[in-house]
Amino acid sequence: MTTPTRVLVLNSGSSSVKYQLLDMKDDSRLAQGLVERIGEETSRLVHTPLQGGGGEKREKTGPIADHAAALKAVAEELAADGLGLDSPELAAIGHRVVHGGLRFTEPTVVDDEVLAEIERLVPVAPLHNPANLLGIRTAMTLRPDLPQVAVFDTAFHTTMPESAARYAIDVETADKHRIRRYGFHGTSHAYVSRETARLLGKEPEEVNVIVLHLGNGASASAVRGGRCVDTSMGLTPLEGLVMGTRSGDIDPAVTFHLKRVAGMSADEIDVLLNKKSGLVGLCGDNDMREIRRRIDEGDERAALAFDIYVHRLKKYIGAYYAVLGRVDAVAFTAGVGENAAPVRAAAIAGLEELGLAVDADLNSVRSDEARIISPVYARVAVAVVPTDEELEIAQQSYALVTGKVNA
Ligand SMILES: Nc1ncnc2c1ncn2[C@@H]1O[C@H](COP(=O)(O)OP(=O)(O)O)[C@@H](O)[C@H]1O
Ligand SMILES: CC(=O)OP(=O)(O)O
Ligand SMILES: [Mg+2]
Repeated sequence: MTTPTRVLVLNSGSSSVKYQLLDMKDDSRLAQGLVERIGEETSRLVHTPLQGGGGEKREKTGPIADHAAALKAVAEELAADGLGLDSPELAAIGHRVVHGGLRFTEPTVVDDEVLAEIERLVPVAPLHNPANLLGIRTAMTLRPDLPQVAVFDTAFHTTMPESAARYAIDVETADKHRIRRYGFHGTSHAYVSRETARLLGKEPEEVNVIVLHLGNGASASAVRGGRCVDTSMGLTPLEGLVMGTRSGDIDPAVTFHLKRVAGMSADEIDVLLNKKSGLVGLCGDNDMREIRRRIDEGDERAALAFDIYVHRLKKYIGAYYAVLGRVDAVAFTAGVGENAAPVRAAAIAGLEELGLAVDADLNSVRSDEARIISPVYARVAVAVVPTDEELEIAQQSYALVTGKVNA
């Protein structure tokens, strides 16, 4: 009998599922894909076979009602490539779970009790944990015999000191309701900070890195010697940087004001700040490509949205520089961080006194490889380091179920 060496990774977002099937013998990808606009009439599944040189990308559109239906559609695509979920070569299914609270500091094999705890955390990750739960439950019905591993976004941040994790509010109230900074995107911050050390030819223990994860959701973290010491997201993924649809930092009194003066309910304010704010609230678009296109056409609202986004980013770079004291690298990652050269240039502009600079030619290079974009004379490296949450989740899941890092 062959030992199973494959891991299916599911990254369920509020309206999408990204997935990858990996073989841990060599960390190779056998297939990957995405289901988006789940719950709408125009759901879309894009599946790319990758084994043996890869095959044609397949695309399907049509209504996919929920995450359970999405996963079943994914299972069919995999089966069509001879990679079905019934394969004896599958060792585990790894799931990204956004909120793990204080309890989950490590990858965890899911059982009923773990499911109940993830469910209890829904109020503090309302966009994410319900989708994660549905993904896990569906995977369990498809392969009840297989370990389902939850890898938590919050886990990497549990090393933060109390001084960074606690809000300055009444201690009893905070403790009773478990109100504190948890931080998210931890799998990405962990992976990228390690890869940045590797890019510098150093061990993670030797370097201090500011990681800027700029996707649709966005967060910054300060990583000292491989351990997170501060991060910009808080109790929920709403705090911190300006995001695609989320406000990031605002005066908390804005919420009382909206309730008392504008007559909005808590749910309405939640939707406003999580879904109708950030870049989309500022200029109607949440995609940085579209915003750059509008700026090139002279659109002032888009230009202001860009400036607000970059201003917040620059503030966090300064703040985490101060928190760390000494910085070896600033690493840009995720959709915006990896692709939007103007964001990187603008966020670093004017920070020469801090030893930070971006070389315009290096910054304009397009590549999937980790690379340094600061000039050789700069004291601090500025880097673009593509994140790979799926590989990290697969490795952690495989290590947990087999006790081995690689097959
Ligand atoms: N070529 C590009 N130039 C500028 N921004 C881009 C580019 N490609 C992707 N993005 C940005 O990346 C975002 C998605 O990032 P991603 O990390 O995939 O997000 P998430 O995982 O949160 O869905 C898009 O909304 C868009 O703003
Ligand atoms: C936690 C979070 O914000 O995740 P995402 O960027 O996938 O929305
Ligand atoms: Mg992401």
